[in-house]
Amino acid sequence: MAEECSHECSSCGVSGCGDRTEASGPSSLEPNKRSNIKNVIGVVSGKGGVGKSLVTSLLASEMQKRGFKVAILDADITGPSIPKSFGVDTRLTADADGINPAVTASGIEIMSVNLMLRREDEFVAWRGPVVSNAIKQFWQEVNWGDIDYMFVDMPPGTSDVFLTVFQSLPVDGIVTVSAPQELVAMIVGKAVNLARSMEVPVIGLVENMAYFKCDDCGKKHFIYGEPQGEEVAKRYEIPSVATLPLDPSFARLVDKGSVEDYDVEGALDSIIDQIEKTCAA
Ligand SMILES: Nc1ncnc2c1ncn2[C@@H]1O[C@H](COP(=O)(O)OP(=O)(O)OP(=O)(O)O)[C@@H](O)[C@H]1O
Repeated sequence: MAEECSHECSSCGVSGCGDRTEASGPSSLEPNKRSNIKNVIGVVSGKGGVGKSLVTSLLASEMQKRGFKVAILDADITGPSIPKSFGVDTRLTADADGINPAVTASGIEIMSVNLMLRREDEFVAWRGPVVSNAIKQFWQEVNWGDIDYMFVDMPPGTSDVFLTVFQSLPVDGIVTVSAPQELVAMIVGKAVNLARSMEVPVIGLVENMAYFKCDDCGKKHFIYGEPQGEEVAKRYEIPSVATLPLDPSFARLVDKGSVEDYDVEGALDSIIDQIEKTCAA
């Protein structure tokens, strides 16, 4: 039994609980009647602070630039940063069918707990089952409309929220994000193995903050050592890899709420191509 059992099996993400009174296992929830979401991609990291939310924002922006209808479901309930990155602070509206998502300057639809708080610095200290339920509500009770690609910004690590998302949403694949360091293989490996245990394909690996590019001479400096992404991707048979630089302009754009303006200079093309390929299969 879960350590903090609330006996609310319908909202609990803990799998394999002997006390469960409802059927468990992968069973995608239906979105609301105003939603037609074709593909769902989870963005995960085995560790916090590696740039998962930034990568989610950039992948969504790049996909949007390819002409697709894109949405972000911010499942990082206790550390939501998606609305701020896009400069969205609209108060949500609702109608008889459900909640209307917020929309960014370029037209990406977003749903995040931060859009429901009175102040952006208000904290959310919810237990796992409540967090899981909020994510299910974001899926089921939001009027998403027609969406080609929904990106789900997952909380860091491999918590029960992972299980909720994989068991409740029809996830077509995940992109995993890491930062360069010795533990990268182990950390990526945990996320990859968990996804595979849920039969969710791993589409790509983004090694964030891989290098610093000199403003004057353009030379790449691998300040944390040589990137290990290629090697790790080979080991775990991840089909696409990308590196992003350590770039102070990210912080400036995120603070300004203009993350959509960042030009990744094609750095994420291989991952975006692979997402399209996997979802078309
Ligand atoms: N490549 C980068 N260059 C410079 N700053 C970066 C880069 N990637 C992320 N950052 C900054 O690092 C901080 C953490 O990034 P982000 O919130 O995307 O990480 P996260 O993995 O989603 O964190 P959490 O684990 O809290 O969910 C942010 O301030 C972000 O602007």
